[in-house]
Amino acid sequence: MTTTASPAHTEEALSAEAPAPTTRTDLDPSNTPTEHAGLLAWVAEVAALTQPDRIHWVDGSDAEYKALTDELIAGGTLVRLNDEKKPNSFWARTDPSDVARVEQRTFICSVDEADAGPTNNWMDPAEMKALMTELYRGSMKGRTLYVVPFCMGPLTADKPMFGVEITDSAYVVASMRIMARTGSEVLAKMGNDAPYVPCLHSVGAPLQPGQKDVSWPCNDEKYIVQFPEERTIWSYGSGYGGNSLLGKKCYSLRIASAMARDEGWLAEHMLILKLISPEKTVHYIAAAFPSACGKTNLAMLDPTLEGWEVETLGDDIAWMRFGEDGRLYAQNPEYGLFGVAPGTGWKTNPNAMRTIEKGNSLFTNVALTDDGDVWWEGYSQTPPNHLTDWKGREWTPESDEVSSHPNSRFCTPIKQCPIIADEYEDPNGVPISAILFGGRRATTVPLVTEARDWDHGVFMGATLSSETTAAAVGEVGVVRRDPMAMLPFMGYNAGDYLNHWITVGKDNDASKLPKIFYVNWFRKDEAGKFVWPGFSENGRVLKWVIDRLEGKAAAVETPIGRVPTVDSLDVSGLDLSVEALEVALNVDDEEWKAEIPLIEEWFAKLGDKVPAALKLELDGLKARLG
Ligand SMILES: Nc1nc2c(ncn2[C@@H]2O[C@H](COP(=O)(O)OP(=O)(O)OP(=O)(O)O)[C@@H](O)[C@H]2O)c(=O)[nH]1
Ligand SMILES: O=C([O-])CC(=O)C(=O)O
Ligand SMILES: [Mn+2]
Repeated sequence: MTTTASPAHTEEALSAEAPAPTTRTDLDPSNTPTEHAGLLAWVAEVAALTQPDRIHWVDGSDAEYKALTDELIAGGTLVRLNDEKKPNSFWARTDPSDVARVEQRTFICSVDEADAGPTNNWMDPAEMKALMTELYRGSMKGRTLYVVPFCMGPLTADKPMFGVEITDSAYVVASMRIMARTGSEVLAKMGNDAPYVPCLHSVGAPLQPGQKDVSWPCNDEKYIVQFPEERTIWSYGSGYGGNSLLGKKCYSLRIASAMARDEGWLAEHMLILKLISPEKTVHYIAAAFPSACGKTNLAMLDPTLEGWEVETLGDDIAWMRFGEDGRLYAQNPEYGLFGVAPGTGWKTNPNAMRTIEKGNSLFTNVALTDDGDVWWEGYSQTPPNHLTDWKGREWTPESDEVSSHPNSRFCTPIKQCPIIADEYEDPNGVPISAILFGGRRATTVPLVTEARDWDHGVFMGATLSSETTAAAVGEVGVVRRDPMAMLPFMGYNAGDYLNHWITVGKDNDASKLPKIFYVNWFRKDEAGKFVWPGFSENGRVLKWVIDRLEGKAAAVETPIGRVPTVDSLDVSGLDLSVEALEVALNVDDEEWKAEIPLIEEWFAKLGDKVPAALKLELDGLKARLG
């Protein structure tokens, strides 16, 4: 429903000359689809500040989606793809400066600086609000203010997790429709007083009367800000997904992790999968890998091992709570996939290809083929002879640059995944048998290591290291500590976060806790080639994990934990030399000794908040390494 901004219905306003349509908004309750007074007041307040031309309450209908995407096509933001290739799908190109998350511009504005901790940017919340209020003042001039009611997790939950995003970007509205449950149904369920997380977003590109818009409005000055105590999000200047789809990282990880700390649960950067053995035993596995390190791929695994099956529950975020039976239950709060495009192909991730083939997708910063389809590096073995690249330039296989940005993404409804598990909509989630932590390390870290117990597993997660990727602006390939793959997503002090993990272990029945493993698909040989084939073959590692849970596979004790014996990992039918397997599984004491000062440096950064249990783990590791 779109209402043209008009003066409030006061005597004075009615008798006066109609003011410029940008100064007031029509918030007459009879013209809005809700009577939620708190929400109406917030929308009115934001509209008064940002001065949009129009307010549009998003209903989530197909007609609305059509109108939005038509408008985006007219404005040059989207290009409609060939319906025979990708039905109801669109190609988007961002401004080349707005392609990834901006960690340097991301803030946790807790009341107390200590609560943001040593790993987050912080500013006093009042100061930040004052600063951003001036940025937002008039920032939606010439644009539409969209109100997007959304729910993270099923609407059928006991306490649905509502949010409302106000944005001036139609691209964000279209993407939110895929990534979260949005629209009228959500608004109706919110009733007159449901609590929700207010999420304010502006691309920060007001239009003067008559000014022509650019195809990707954004602002060089960017702020991605979480106010954890208020459970509020303010984002400014970027249209890129991770910075602008505020239900995702900002709400479901940063704000939710603060909620989870307060309420005794976990909000994690994890995929969730269902693994079915040839004997039809079922295990659910959650896995945390940093951005662009393989979650989407593992979540949709097509195992090569005979008889094993995987079904998908989530590819990026898991909310985990303890059930009455003492087990840890995980649920995916999202509704769509926002997956890394490059490297996704029929060989590596056929289930992702089947998912996007069904259409209803937005592709951002990939290349466009001459027949109206998309392409990116790894999509197929041989590139087409001619493409339009992610910067809109002619591209041929002879071009010096890649056709698609390394962090280009597909945004697709998760329910289109052909292997989506039936439990996906279950508000209670699924009981997790094993948690995997993993990173991207060319050296040192073996293919898979089993933790001895919960605390040891938390130590593995707490000291997880990974090479940086294109998912965030900055240098790529630099090894950094990324605790539980949550470094950019912890909504509070990293030391407190690790304590929360230790406490969760203490407060619950140890025999029912998930077992923890540490994996690395990315070890390289001396020639710089990955030693482990990865992708579908990672099912072999999952089998070993399940066999360990069931007491069926052998392992060697090493200083860092239990690693498969060369015979216990099922490599039947795999073209992999024994030498390569040995490299993949190798635990080199010298390499690990070199890791110790890095871990100590990391713990020193966390200061006196490092849990005693983790210091004990470090002492133990040092002693075992000699
Ligand atoms: N060598 C190798 N590469 C992999 C493997 N799994 C995934 N990749 C590559 O890693 C990149 C990122 O993978 P994703 O699965 O999209 O990463 P993600 O963890 O879901 O990332 P975010 O959405 O950023 O959180 C892609 O280019 C994949 O092709 C693997 O087992 N081996
Ligand atoms: O947030 C994003 O832009 C995509 C994502 O999953 C990540 O970076 O981990
Ligand atoms: Mn992610």
